[in-house]
Amino acid sequence: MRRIRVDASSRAYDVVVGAGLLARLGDLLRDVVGTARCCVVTETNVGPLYAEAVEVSLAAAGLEVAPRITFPAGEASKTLATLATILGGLAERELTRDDVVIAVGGGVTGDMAGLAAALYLRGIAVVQVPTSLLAMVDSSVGGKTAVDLPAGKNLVGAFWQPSLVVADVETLTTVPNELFRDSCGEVVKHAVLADAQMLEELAQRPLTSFRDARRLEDVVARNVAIKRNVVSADERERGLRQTLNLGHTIGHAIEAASDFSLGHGSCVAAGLCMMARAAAARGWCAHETSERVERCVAAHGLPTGSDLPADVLMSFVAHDKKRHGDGVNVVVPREVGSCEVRRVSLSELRELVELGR
Ligand SMILES: NC(=O)c1ccc[n+]([C@@H]2O[C@H](COP(=O)([O-])OP(=O)(O)OC[C@H]3O[C@@H](n4cnc5c(N)ncnc54)[C@H](O)[C@@H]3O)[C@@H](O)[C@H]2O)c1
Ligand SMILES: O=C(O)C(=O)C[C@@H](O)[C@H](O)[C@H](O)COP(=O)(O)O
Ligand SMILES: [Zn+2]
Repeated sequence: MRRIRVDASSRAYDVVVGAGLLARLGDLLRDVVGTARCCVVTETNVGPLYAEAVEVSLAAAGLEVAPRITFPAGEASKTLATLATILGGLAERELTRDDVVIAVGGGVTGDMAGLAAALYLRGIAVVQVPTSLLAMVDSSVGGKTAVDLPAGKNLVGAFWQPSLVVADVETLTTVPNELFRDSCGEVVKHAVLADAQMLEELAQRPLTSFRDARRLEDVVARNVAIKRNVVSADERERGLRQTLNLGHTIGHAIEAASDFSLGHGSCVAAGLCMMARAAAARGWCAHETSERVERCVAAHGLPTGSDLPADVLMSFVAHDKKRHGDGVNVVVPREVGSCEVRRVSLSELRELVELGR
């Protein structure tokens, strides 16, 4: 079991990574929240698999468990309407400011339950129990919570740090191959941002082909440490944290333009390759850098680009949260393991999209 301390400016908390942790969740949580009442928020795929184990563990540790809240699985549920249902559920259960939301699921659950916790009674504690690889390496850490609007991804949200994150890698055994592959997009992103050695290891032994528990524990811990280093230095995305958006300016546009039929990690992978190729074409990084990125993405069977017309992508890019007037901050690789933020105009970004094809 590994414990990684995140020291965000609004809250410090542990991310605990290991195998068989669901059974220990109650004890881990009691140390953090005392005698709070807990309410599991989950979705229709993950709930039947893991919610009961979580609740049994909480009850065994002497914590009171409220009836769980379950919403339909998938990105299509990441809406204001589902958020309202979750908030109504918390009120119906009479949760108080001393109580805790337990988010059990992938990134969609974590983002929505986290936002509900941020809003309900102006903020109650949330514990993240991520069950997808993407949620373990990325979304459960750092406190970004959100729902989508028809205009684009994550357009309504809040920064709301969890009180604890418990990533039990044994839950990954039930993740279908295609969903596991999708999650790898964010792992490759972290490698390009901060760990050149990990990128080479991933390219040679893709996670999609070598998925044993010990390796997954190691990969999750390394990724959490990368993200921790960034969000501890810049919780509110004033500067350094923008680099975690590598691949997302184009990736989010692909995701929204394809009506969420492609997973988030796959869209990030495509956006990452497109931005790396464009950066190489501009001379901001070596061609060898973009080739190494693309090789690793392709080794995982993830898309290395998108055929969507530049006009369509640009209509969604307008909603990027890194936009300032006519400019957008884009994240580009300098070399593998090091990226930078560059302010470009919207018309220059359109050129980058074309160059990245
Ligand atoms: N807040 C952040 O910092 C952050 C970071 C990255 C991504 N995100 C968001 O996360 C979302 C993507 O996360 P995701 O890929 O986990 O999506 P998800 O929550 O929809 O999970 C993907 C699929 O896997 C299933 N699943 C999850 N765990 C499972 C398990 N253990 N066994 C079987 N099936 C399981 C889910 O039911 C779903 O069908 C996007 O909405 C994205 O915007 C947020
Ligand atoms: O934690 C961050 O910061 C990230 O940007 C991580 C991303 O992988 C994640 O998809 C995030 O939700 C995107 O944020 P957004 O602010 O662009 O919606
Ligand atoms: Zn992402």
